[in-house]
Amino acid sequence: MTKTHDAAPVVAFAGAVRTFGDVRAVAGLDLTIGRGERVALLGRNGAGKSTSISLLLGLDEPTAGQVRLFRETPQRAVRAGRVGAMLQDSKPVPRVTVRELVTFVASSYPKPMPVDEALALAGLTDLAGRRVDRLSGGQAQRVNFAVALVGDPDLLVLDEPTAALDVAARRSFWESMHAFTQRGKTVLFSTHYLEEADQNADRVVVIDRGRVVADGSNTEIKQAVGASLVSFDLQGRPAPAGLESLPGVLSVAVRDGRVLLRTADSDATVHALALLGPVRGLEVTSAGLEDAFLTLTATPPS
Ligand SMILES: Nc1ncnc2c1ncn2[C@@H]1O[C@H](COP(=O)(O)OP(=O)(O)OP(=O)(O)O)[C@@H](O)[C@H]1O
Repeated sequence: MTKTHDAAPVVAFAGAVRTFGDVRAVAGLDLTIGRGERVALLGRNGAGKSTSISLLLGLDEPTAGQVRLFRETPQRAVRAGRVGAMLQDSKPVPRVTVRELVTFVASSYPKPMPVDEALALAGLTDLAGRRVDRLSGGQAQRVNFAVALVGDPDLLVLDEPTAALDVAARRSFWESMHAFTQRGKTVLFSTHYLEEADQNADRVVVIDRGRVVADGSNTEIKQAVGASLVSFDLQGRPAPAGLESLPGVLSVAVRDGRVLLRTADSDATVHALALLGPVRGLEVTSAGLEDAFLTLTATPPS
């Protein structure tokens, strides 16, 4: 399911590795993103999302492999104003107003959009005169968004943009993002929120342990994991042998003491499972993106 885009990729990771001592935060990442794609980078805590984004923005260098933006080094692409970014933990600048900050940032780009347009896109028109250090969390995040987009970049990179936002702020954030992407911009955002990936991206790249474990449209991701997920508790015991060959079963994984069976025929799987012995905490769910994510990032049984 890996996608390639021959014409001038916006983003190209080729065998990118970043290690920190013994930790392989990025462990051979191959990923190509073409123009106009809206890509969600989905992964659990510590999967390697932020490290990949640091490599992408040239804030960090790969230990091995290569990262290119528009066929150039990330540093060159960033200096040329082709990339806007919104990172985690951005600290507000004291005392300046929203408009002053966005105007200042705009002045550092070769071809910025008009400041009023950036403020409007980020939903900040009514807050333009407010000091940035006196805003709510959701409002401050919108300022970060305005800062990321005022340079009118070709690529927008957002690292967990809605972490710490409440539901209403999250919704309004995504509305702003859609208004920006309607201009044909490429967007890469990382998230833990599976629903957000589903709703706001056309392509979902699931990463785990620093590698791509699934890459496709939301529909493809769901199809890849089959129609249903049957799961049950192990209660400290090893997984029974032969689960792979139960009727309907497409794959078997174990996570947090539970067995996850991806199955094309949940009725047949459950029936056969019951014949193996008592089954505790049985659950059958339809395959949403969440199931896909859990299955794809679960530890295979040894
Ligand atoms: N500067 C660093 N020094 C040592 N280890 C690091 C460093 N940065 C990241 N790591 C480790 O690399 C792995 C990947 O971390 P990373 O922050 O990229 O994951 P993530 O997917 O962004 O996680 P989260 O969703 O929690 O933000 C983790 O095991 C993390 O502890």
